[in-house]
Amino acid sequence: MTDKLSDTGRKTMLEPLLATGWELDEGRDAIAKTFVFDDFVGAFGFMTRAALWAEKWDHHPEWSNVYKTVKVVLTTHDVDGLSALDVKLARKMDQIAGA
Ligand SMILES: C[C@H](O)[C@H](O)[C@H]1CNC2=NC(N)=NC(=O)C2=N1
Repeated sequence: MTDKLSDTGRKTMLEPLLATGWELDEGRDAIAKTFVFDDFVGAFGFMTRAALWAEKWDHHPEWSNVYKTVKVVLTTHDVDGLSALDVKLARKMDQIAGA
């Protein structure tokens, strides 16, 4: 079972993500980021690669795509807030987008 992030976890794990463009939605206890690629193939390629990790980890993003833009919201529905799984998927998405 995944636990909600503790105060310490928020400091150590969330702060580096906020520095890479993720934003905290405190009302929902979620993090969000907008990724902009060169074109639709870049955006959809990112989604395809991220989807495989999401499925492997059984942790799925809320996201939308318009042309070359992908808007992502991560939160853990099972705990009604942020968990380490959101951090893990956010890091992976940053890695994929930067590759
Ligand atoms: C049964 C299944 O393991 C759960 O419903 C998983 C699936 N994917 C999930 N994704 C997200 N973002 N949060 C969850 O709590 C979650 N739970």
